[in-house]
Amino acid sequence: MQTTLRGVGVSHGVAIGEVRHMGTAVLEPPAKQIPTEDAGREQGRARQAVEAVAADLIARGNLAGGEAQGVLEAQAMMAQDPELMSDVEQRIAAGSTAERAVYDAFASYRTLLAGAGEYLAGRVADLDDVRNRIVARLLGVPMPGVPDSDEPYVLVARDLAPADTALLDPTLVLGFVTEEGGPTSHSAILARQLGVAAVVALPGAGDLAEGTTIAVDGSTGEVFIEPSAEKRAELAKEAEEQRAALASSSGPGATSDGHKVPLLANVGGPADVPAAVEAGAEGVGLFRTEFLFLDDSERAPSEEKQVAVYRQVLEAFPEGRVVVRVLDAGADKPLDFLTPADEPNPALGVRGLRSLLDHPDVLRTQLTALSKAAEGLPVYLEVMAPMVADRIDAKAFADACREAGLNAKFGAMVEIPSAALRARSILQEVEFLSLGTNDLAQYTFAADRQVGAVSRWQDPWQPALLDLVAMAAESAAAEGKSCGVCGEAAADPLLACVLTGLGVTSLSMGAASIPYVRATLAKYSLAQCERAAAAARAADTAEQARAAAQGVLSGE
Ligand SMILES: C=C(OP(=O)(O)O)C(=O)O
Ligand SMILES: [Mg+2]
Repeated sequence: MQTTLRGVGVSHGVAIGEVRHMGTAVLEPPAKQIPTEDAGREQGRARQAVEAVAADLIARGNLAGGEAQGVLEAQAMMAQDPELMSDVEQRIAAGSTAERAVYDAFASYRTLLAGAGEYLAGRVADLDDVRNRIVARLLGVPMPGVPDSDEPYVLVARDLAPADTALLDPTLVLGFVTEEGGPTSHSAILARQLGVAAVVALPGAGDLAEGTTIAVDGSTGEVFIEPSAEKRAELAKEAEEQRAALASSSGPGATSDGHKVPLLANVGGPADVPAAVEAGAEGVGLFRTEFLFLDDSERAPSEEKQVAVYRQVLEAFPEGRVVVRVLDAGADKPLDFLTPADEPNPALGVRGLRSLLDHPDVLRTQLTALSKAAEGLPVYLEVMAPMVADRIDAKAFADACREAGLNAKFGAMVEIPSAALRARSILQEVEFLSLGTNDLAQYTFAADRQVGAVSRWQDPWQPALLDLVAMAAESAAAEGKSCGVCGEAAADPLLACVLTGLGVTSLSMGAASIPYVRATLAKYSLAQCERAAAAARAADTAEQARAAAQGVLSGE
């Protein structure tokens, strides 16, 4: 019998192999009291374990190199965090054993991190891994980690920690499946880096029996348990076709009849640039500058620091287009110095452009830094504001750009339904639109992006979302201006064709998705994309829209 589970596909490709579970058992040391005179010795043991684990993480980082090294070094810093250490020592002074004190101190820090917005919540798996390592060391038991196997396997875990994934042997690990995590989790990032198929947020992943054969489709998010011979052959054929198409796809994005759709990369900073260049990105369609601000929640980075970081990204795309989004703080990315602490519903509160208009100095510094960073470079700089609701917002942003003397195009993100409905009015103030389909879905369906229970409305195939995309794209065309997509919708190769058919003029996505989108787009003409778009919009549900577009494009 074949059963299919569905999660979120985050790294393309197909993996067929036996399940091996990650050894991630949470080690919970017993809570017992120690005599006061033992406290000093226990504190010494805790410090020694922390130092040893940090040294081990750094050594693993040196071995792994690349992006993984940075992640492991960040974990070593977490282990040595002075506040965390002082919490551990206080708990020991109050009678805890070293291992229990570490366990409890990390638990309280974990709660803080989990509630601190999407980006920081994504680091919880890293923190848990550091805790497991220190506790295992103190208890004298083996470190949690990658299973021992000489045969290739599909790695299954609750979530993967970078310390383990960094040392995975890609010739042995065919793919990843995790029960938790999302597209921004380390499991997803590292799977893409290793080039193996991955599905995250798969309910029931933990129950897959060791040794069961599964087939993982990293594009659709499907996991087939004990797939039949036919299914395996079908998936293997699809994977082979995909590999061939990818290998032969290069150059600028275009439909089969030459309608150009620039394929751009979403980046969070200079570290993401090499992958974007390697994937053949024609520029950057979304530079999420808030990552630069997340390092310090108390104050904005200095103008000099901003200039240096922006320049590194701008330099990487000579003659290319780089679209920088000004700081998008609030809701899932709160910053103490900008975000009101007492909002009952932060997603509907002072976030994005609203925060910046309340703190014009922060906006001014950012725009000045961008202006300086671009000086003398042949790059086409475009700057856009998140969370623009109406023409008043668009004008306020354009005025701020002009006042800062910015020599760039000014644009507005379409993330709020009002901006799509009144796109023509907004376009009287700015020169381009960029659809943030992640937030546009959140606000169209009144479904918080961070709440798993309402995640079905985050599906970008929802016909209502497609209607809003069409509305924005048609308005831009009527005004002779461009309208790109930089939300996750652009990374789905089939949906990318539909978006093109709706009139979108560029697509921006995580670098790893670019070859897939390029290869798929090149298979269909603009007229086919338009027919697929019309069929998708005529559907009533996301599933029907996907099937209808697929039907049109496969010539059914
Ligand atoms: C691109 C978007 O912005 P972010 O995901 O950073 O909110 C979006 O909302 O689609
Ligand atoms: Mg957004």
